[in-house]
Amino acid sequence: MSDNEQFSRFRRKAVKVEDALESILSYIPKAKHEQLPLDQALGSTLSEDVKAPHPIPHFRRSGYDGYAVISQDLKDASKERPVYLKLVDDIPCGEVPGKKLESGQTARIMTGAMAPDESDSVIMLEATEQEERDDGTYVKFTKPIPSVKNITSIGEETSEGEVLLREGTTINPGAMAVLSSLGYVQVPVYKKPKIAVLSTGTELLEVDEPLEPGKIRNSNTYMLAGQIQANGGEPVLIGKFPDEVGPAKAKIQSLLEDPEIDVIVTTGGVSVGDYDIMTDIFLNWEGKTLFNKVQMRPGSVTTAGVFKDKLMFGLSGNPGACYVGFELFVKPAIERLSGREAGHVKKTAFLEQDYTKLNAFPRFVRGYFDEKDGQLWAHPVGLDMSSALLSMKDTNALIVIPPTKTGLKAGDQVDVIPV
Ligand SMILES: Nc1nc2c(c(=O)[nH]1)N[C@H]1C(S)=C(S)[C@@H](COP(=O)(O)OP(=O)(O)OC[C@H]3O[C@@H](n4cnc5c(N)ncnc54)[C@H](O)[C@@H]3O)O[C@H]1N2
Ligand code: MOO
Ligand SMILES: [Mg+2]
Repeated sequence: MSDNEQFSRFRRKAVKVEDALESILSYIPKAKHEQLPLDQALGSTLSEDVKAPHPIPHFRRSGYDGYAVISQDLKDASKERPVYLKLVDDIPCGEVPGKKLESGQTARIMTGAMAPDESDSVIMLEATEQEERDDGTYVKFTKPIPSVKNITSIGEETSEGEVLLREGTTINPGAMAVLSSLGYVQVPVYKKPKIAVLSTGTELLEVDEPLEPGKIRNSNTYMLAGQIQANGGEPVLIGKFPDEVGPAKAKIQSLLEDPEIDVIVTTGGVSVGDYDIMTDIFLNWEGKTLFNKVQMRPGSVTTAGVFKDKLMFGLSGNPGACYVGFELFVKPAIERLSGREAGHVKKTAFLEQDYTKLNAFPRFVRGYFDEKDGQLWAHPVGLDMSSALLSMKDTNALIVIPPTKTGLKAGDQVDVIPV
C-alpha cells in the first residue's frame, strides 16, 4: 500500500489537533542561517548569541553639560565661601580631553563627552558661573558635589563578553540599537521561511475585478499573506487557480521542487465536493499525506503533507476555517523554521458570555481577550461559522471551546490562543 492509500475522500480519520501539530513539526528541517544587512534585520530571529566585544560605555562619559571636577576640591564650597577653579580645557562630544586635570582646575564638558581621567564628577552648567580674570577664566562653585556623580563609568551598562542578545531572540527596535552600537553591519539571523500561497477556486475574482453573480474576490490569499508576514515568514503569492486538477497540480509540483520555497499553503478544495481538487492532489501526489481531517471546528478538513523536506498545507477555502488552520498549524511551522519556539501558547481566561453551540470537536472561536481587574476575559466576535469573513479583523485570540453536552456559561474558564 502506498503511503497515501490509507486516506480516502469521504471516510476521513480525524486526528487530534495536538497530534496533527506534532506530526507537522517532526518534518520540519533545521532552520537556515543567513547574514542580513542591519537595516533589514528588524523582526528576524537571531541565529547566534550576541556578546559585547567591548564594555558599554567604553569611556567615562559625562551625563550633563557642565564642568568636570575633582570633587575633593569642592568639599568646603558654599554660597558664602564659593570655590573658584581655573578653567583649563573644553571637551565637546567626540573629543579626547586635551589636558590632565590637576587640583584647583576644571574642564568645561558636554553631555556624552569623555571625562578627564582625574575628574570624578560633573557639575551642571546651571549651578555655576564663569568669571574672567587677568590670568584666565575661573568657574565659581557654591556647593560641594559627592564623588562619582554625573559620570557614567566604563562598563556601567555591560562589561566585555557579556551575552546581550540570545540566539532565538526576535530582533526588536531595542535590539537594533544594541546591534548597531556593537558594530554589526551584518546580522546573523535565521532565514525567513518563504511560504508560497496558492488559492484555488473557479469562483475567484482578482481584487480589482467587478463582482459578478456567483463569484467572489480572492480574499484568502491576502489574509494568508498578512498572517505569514505577521509571523515572520515571507509570503510568495502564486495567485489563484481554477478548480481543475491539471494546472494547479503542475504549479504545485514546480513549487515542491523549487529550492527557494520552504512551505506551500493552498486554500480551497480540500473537502469532499466534486471540484475539491486539493483533495485529489493530496490523494495522488508523490508526497506523503499526514492527515486530511482534524478534530476541530472550523477547519476540520485541514490537510497537510510532506514532500522531501517540504510541508504542504491544504487549508479550507472557507475564510474562517482558512484563518484558524493557519494559526494552528502553519504559524508553528513558520516559528520552527525561523528558529523560534513553536507551538500553541495558551492563556487562561474567563468566558464573557454564554457559548451554547454544541460540537463533537473542540471549537476555536475567533474573538479577543482583554484584561479587567487583573483577570483575562474572552469575548467571541461576530459570526463564527466557517464561511464568515468579517470576524477575523476583530480577532486577537482563538477561544478554545471544548466539546461539551451543555455548552459553556459566562464566567467559565477557557483557554485562549493569542494570534
Ligand atoms: N458534503 C460536505 N460538504 C462540506 C463538508 C463536508 O464534510 N461534507 N465540509 C464543509 C466544511 S467543514 C468546510 S470548511 C468546507 C471546506 O471547503 P473547501 O476547503 O473544499 O473549499 P471550497 O469548496 O473551495 O470553498 C469553500 C468556500 O470558501 C470560499 N473560498 C474559497 N477560496 C477562497 C478565497 N481564496 N477567498 C475567499 N473565499 C474563498 C468559496 O467560494 C466557498 O464559498 O466545505 C464544507 N462542505
Ligand atoms: O472544516 Mo469546516 O471549517 O469545519 O467548517
Ligand atoms: Mg469544497
